[in-house]
Amino acid sequence: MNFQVNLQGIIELLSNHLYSDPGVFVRELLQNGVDAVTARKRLGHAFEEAVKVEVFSSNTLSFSDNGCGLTESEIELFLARIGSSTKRDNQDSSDDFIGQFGVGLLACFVVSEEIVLITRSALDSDPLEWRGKPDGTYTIKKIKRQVPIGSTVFLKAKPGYEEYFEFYRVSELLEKYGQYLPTPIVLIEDKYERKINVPNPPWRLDKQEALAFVEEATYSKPMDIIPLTSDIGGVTGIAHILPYAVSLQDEKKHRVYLKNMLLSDKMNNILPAWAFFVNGIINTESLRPTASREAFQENDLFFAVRDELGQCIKRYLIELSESHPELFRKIVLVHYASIKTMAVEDEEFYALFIHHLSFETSFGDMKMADILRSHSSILVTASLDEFRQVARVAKYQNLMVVNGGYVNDLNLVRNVTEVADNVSVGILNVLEFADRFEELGSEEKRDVQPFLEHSDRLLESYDCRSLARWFEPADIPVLYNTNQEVSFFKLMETSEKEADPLFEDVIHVIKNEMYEKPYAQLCYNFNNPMVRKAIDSRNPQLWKASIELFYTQALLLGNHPMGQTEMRMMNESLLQFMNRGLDATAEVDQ
Ligand SMILES: Nc1ncnc2c1ncn2[C@@H]1O[C@H](COP(=O)(O)OP(=O)(O)OP(=O)(O)O)[C@@H](O)[C@H]1O
Repeated sequence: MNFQVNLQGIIELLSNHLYSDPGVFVRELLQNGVDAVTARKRLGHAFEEAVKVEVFSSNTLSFSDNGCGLTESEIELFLARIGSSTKRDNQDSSDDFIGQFGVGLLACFVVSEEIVLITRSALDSDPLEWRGKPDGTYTIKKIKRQVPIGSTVFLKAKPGYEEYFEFYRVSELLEKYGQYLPTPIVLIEDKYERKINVPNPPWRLDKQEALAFVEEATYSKPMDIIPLTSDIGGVTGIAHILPYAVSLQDEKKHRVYLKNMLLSDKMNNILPAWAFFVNGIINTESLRPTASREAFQENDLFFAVRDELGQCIKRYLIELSESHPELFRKIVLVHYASIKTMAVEDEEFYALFIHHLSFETSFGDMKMADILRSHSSILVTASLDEFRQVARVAKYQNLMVVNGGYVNDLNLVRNVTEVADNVSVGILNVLEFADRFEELGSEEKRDVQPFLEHSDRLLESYDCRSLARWFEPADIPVLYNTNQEVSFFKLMETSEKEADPLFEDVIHVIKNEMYEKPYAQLCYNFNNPMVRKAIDSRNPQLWKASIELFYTQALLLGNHPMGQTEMRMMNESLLQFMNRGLDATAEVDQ
């Protein structure tokens, strides 16, 4: 038993649903003409190959080639049999042809109700006429008039598809698909003839010509041209570096040709995903297309070609970073955000770019190469807030602190040990930051102890503990450090107070059983004269006002949020000092 086939349904399916655009019939007919010319050359015939396309006034078109033509039995075997092809069945020659599947001709039924083919085989002198319809019926007859060797296909527009039969549209489609084909193509209307071919495809141009070509085609000057070659898959091409930033999510649109005929101008996967900053124009001799001819079959060969093209781009970038560092720097600047995202995901890409990427550090914005040159120990903060708290002071301690608060930066910095020797990277715990400063002598410690205890008592309700150290710069009296853990704990405490009894219990359990209470840290600078004066005053009233003012000033300087109580605290302590100052002046005046 055999499957029963609804021929009309199959033809409709293939012709109307396989292709994305009705205009692809031009590509399929061009390809058949060029393949027929190739087949005739293989017979050893000497002839001047040509494809002629003629537009007639009655919404009719003809495509002629002087290729091998078809005998009656070939028509029966290949033309009238869907899915059968001279190009695939003849395995040893399949590499020379663009077609393969034996369905291409069906694209004509999208725009026409009938295909008429007049042909004379290079092997037979009888000219034949074949008429095929989308319902699967066809006729073949011998014709009397003499025709040259080759084939001509006639199509008449279906209602609604007339535009595809107009001169300008056909010209546009021929150019799009066939301008780089080696076989000369002419478009004719009445006495007017237009040559379609362009002598040099972009992948054969030198760098300057390619730059000018891309600029004209895209209306923007690319940053540079990268030559692409892969022996596997017989690929040559160019990748032009986009002069504007693109998102990794943007659809990639590489223009891909198969044996010089356009396959797709929207192919997204012929280059590796990390090559988002280039658009490729690529020709391949031997990758195999899918039946719709709008993509390639994703087989081992395809992936090998993609890897090889990726290598071309990487090699170019490595060379460029040495030969034209200025241009390389510009490329990194324009594609900065995406380069960082990609570097997190792709090891090779990371190694290629990390040294050239800039980061915000305690010494200002610096390239990773300079960071590594100047420091062998790097600290990275987990958030922007933490970086702001410590950056200035860190610089004075000659500590290289990198802001890991921007997307990807923490990961990028952390992984630098993979590509650089003799460097250590640590995540900075801001609550332990002050521990790095010089300790006080034992006598100084004893002197300062009562003041610190006073400070702890005053700031207990703000979840803050005090300590004193020597550190630079001397003009900073105190350093306040906190992190998300402290804020989270504070939030739990407030929620506990405000929650209903059941929820209060839940928070209580979480708070007390899961966490050891974290404290923010207020570090007094023993280098600062004001701090020393305040400690030495040994006056509890003055201590209170000074501690409250140091604390609120530190919050302000570190861009920390200030609640109502902190604001009140600052006002009261300020007023107290003003009062004291004014009283003292009055005493002097008396
Ligand atoms: N202009 C032509 N000259 C000679 N033979 C032709 C011509 N057009 C079509 N044929 C024959 O008809 C067969 C079917 O053509 P069709 O375009 O449907 O498929 P194909 O070109 O073989 O493969 P594909 O589906 O990949 O395009 C071809 O294999 C070829 O033998």
